[in-house]
Amino acid sequence: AAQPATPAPVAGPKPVVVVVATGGTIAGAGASALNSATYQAAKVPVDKLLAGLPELAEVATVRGEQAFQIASESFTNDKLVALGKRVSALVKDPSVDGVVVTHGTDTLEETSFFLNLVVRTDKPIVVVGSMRPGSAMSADGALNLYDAVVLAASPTARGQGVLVAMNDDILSGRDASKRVNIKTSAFSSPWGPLGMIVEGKTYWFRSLAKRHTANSEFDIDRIDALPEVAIVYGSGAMNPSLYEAAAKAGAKAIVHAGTGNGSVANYVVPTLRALRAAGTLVVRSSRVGEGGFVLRNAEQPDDQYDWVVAHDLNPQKAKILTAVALTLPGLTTAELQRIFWTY
Ligand SMILES: NC(=O)CC[C@H](N)C(=O)O
Repeated sequence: AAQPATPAPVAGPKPVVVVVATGGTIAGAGASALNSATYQAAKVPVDKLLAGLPELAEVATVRGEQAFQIASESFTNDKLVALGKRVSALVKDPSVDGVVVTHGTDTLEETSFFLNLVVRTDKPIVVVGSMRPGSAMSADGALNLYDAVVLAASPTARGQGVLVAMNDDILSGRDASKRVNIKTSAFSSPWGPLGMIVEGKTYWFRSLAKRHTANSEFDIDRIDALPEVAIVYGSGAMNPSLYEAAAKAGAKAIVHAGTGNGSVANYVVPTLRALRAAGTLVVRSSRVGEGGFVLRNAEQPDDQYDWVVAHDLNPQKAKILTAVALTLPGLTTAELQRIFWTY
């Protein structure tokens, strides 16, 4: 079969974009075009993904790197740190204008927030995935990847923090979250998208108001490991021993994915107070799907109990921020709370 025609390159030097591939559905393959949900993630190498998109040559000089080939639920702290260090090295290279990270969608929101916190740069970093493998009908990966390269190559994306390109939207890596599965509209933010990418052009409407990237106090070049932080999911009829088990297993902090405003059952409160007294940090977040909003001393007396609130960050985002904050020596609850208001 004939290869698709590569459009004639536009004159002048193109921005250089490096695509760091980690796996996920965007590198997935199914048995038939009907397999939009039943397929294997992390199969197609990055060079093959790029070769399938000759349109990229119009936008940037693109090269690929295979960091991992995994489904994103299998990301560990060590892999996160290794990825952060690699992205940091790439953005320090004066010949690189932007970086794209291809990623499974299940924990894309953790990685995008992590990079947003720890990579000290103004250069665009764009995290992208897909909901259908390239082998499926109406696969979304090709356009998502094209959009991600457009964004990473665009001077308009400089200084905007780590971005997520999904389903035509430009989202902030801080608060983009997978809030629907199966559907190609999987990602959104409680605060809306920052803009859109349409036919290779970026359209911006807002900026992130929180500290990020170049303006962050965290730096992946000074982080070699992340401490253990556990999430305990709140519901009716909780078992308090789950929190104790998390601490026993080595969690330095416990994120309580609380009901409503991060509420804590009356029979769980003594356990969390005892854990705090023994040194474990306690962070109240919310399990509310469309975005929780947990305020200090609302529902629980945080000042009295020496607990922290996650404000608008969902439990998995709160886990990342707490782990990064814990890399600061002698982190106090007051410091951690300041960090939650700031990032
Ligand atoms: N749509 C996806 O990318 C999900 C595939 C896989 N579970 C992952 O997160 O990598």
